[in-house]
Amino acid sequence: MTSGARRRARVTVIRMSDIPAAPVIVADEPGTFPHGVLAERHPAIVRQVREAFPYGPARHRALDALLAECAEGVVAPLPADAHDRERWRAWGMDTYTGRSWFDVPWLWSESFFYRRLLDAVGYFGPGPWQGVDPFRPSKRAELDSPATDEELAALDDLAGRPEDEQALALLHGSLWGNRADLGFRLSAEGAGRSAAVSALVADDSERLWPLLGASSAATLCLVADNAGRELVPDLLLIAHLLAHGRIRRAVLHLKPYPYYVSDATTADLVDAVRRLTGAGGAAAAYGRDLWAALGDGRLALRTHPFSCAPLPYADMPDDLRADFAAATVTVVKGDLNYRRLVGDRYWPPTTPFADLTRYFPGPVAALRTLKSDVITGLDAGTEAALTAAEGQRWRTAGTHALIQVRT
Ligand SMILES: O=P(O)(O)OC[C@H]1O[C@](O)(CO)[C@@H](O)[C@@H]1O
Repeated sequence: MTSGARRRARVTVIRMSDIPAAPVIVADEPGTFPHGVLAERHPAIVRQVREAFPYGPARHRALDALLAECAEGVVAPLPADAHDRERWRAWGMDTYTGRSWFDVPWLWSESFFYRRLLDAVGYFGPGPWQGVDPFRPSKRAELDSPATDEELAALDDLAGRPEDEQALALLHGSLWGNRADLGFRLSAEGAGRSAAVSALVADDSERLWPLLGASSAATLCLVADNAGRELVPDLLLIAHLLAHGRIRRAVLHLKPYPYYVSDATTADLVDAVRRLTGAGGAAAAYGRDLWAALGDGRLALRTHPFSCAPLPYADMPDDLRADFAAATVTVVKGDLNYRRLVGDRYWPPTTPFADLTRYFPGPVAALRTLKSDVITGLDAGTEAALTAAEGQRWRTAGTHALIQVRT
């Protein structure tokens, strides 16, 4: 048994309600996926950001210091004058300060890395780089790519199909759009479009449709993940559901600041809607509908600070809980949100998704391509077949996906 398998198999005796808790994922073991993210991907992200802007010496020095700290040092706290220092203290900063980046929960260290990177580039200011998204060039390049043109042109054919076929195609567009994750592409092999096998390891979509259409008064909450080629299909799905009266209202949760390279912020939403309106054909009609829905409140935006928290959704604050509770269904997009939804732990893969999401204040659906070790809700046969065919690679390669629903 490999050490990773041993770790996955080990179930602690700690109990959270009636579910035995599994080990929290930590990036301390060379050769594991999380270790590779901290050891290789984070330095690559710093290099990419450094090359994308003509930063001055102060910013270069800050980036050098962050690189050195991540490689050899220990977690340093946010500066004393950071606007969100108290928030991060409440999110565990005092507990993890002084410890190796590799020895603290992986979810926490990744999240804090992005917060510290924004500090290094002066995002929170004051100063000339205040508010300049360090990931904007790569997000824009993707949105403006010929691949996006092709996807938008395909909407012209879709427009002639029956409504339920359109809805299914747009749901799958939103699901597989989750592969368009720029951080993941920095180090993933075989995550290109050609490998997009239709490989759903779980598909509860039959339980999702009744929630999206049972009543024309429905509210959909969609917790977005990546900008560009993921956000565009998310928006198309929302526009379709609104236009066909499957929902009356949608609430879209975006990130309050740049995060995990390509996560969608309000600026990215604006870029995506403008990309649609400027595209012509059916895409432009979707874009105009979205613009109108934003204008009259049928599509509302949220940028809650907890969207960038290094914590599971089980710890969400009351105002966010109330927002989700008011929705007919909340659709949670992507790998990171999945980790936060079920807890970033080495769960036995057959642990029921419904048990782990019972705390969630309403029906919830996860749409995710598999890009980290966390997995729940598989039947034993599916897990055995995946492992027999691929070893453990199916967990992290981004070639498999799931739709899981808890009503
Ligand atoms: O954009 P997504 O689907 O949330 O994926 C981001 C994922 O990339 C990673 O950084 C590594 O795969 C994970 O931490 C995270 O779950």
